[in-house]
Amino acid sequence: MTAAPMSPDQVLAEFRDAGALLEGHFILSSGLRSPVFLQKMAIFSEPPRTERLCRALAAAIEAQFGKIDIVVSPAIGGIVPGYETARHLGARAIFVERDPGGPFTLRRGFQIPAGQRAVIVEDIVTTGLSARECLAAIRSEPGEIVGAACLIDRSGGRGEIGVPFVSLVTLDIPAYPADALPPELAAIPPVKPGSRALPKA
Ligand SMILES: O=P(O)(O)OC[C@H]1O[C@H](OP(=O)(O)OP(=O)(O)O)[C@H](O)[C@@H]1O
Ligand SMILES: O=C(O)c1cc(=O)[nH]c(=O)[nH]1
Ligand SMILES: [Mg+2]
Repeated sequence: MTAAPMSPDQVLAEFRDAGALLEGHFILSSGLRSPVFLQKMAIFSEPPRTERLCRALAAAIEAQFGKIDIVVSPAIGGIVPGYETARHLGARAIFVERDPGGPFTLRRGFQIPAGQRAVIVEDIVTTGLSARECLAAIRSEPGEIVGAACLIDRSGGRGEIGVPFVSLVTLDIPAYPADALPPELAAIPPVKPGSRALPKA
């Protein structure tokens, strides 16, 4: 596969132009709070934009990890970029999903057979928790998990997944524990955009 790489500025321009850079008070999947949310579904609702970004991600994956047979993504956010990245890699696309409130599992007959090389594809990494949970769900599969990848790593490079990791852009976006909010963030009512269930109060 040959593809021109996308610069970090080009990746961010796609998010900006799609209206995917949101400001407010957001409850993240990890429970952390942030004044910034990357609404990836604003990207994934536009196939040409998704194609450009995932073609670049596929090229970065192939450069880092070599030939890939299977892309595995955490639902819901990872499903569309996982599929589109797999299309550019000539790979199969599968996903892990949760029963409500439960851990990720491989269902629907999805497998990573012996001899196959798999990569995890995430949309956004904040703490790496979802990607680590995806890895835990597929670790016992017979095939090899060679690495992980995402469009935007907003952890400042501090997100740990447990396998080698590549992203199109690394940003360091503030995120705070709920009991340590700066006053200007505490003044805004929080919203929770993602699909992970909030912990019981
Ligand atoms: O690195 P982390 O701290 O895990 O945060 C990033 C994760 O949060 C979002 O998923 P979310 O659980 O909100 O659900 P979604 O995929 O349905 O949007 C996003 O899609 C990543 O999977
Ligand atoms: O950490 C998250 O849950 C998260 C952050 C972000 O910017 N976008 C997203 O979809 N999820
Ligand atoms: Mg997700």
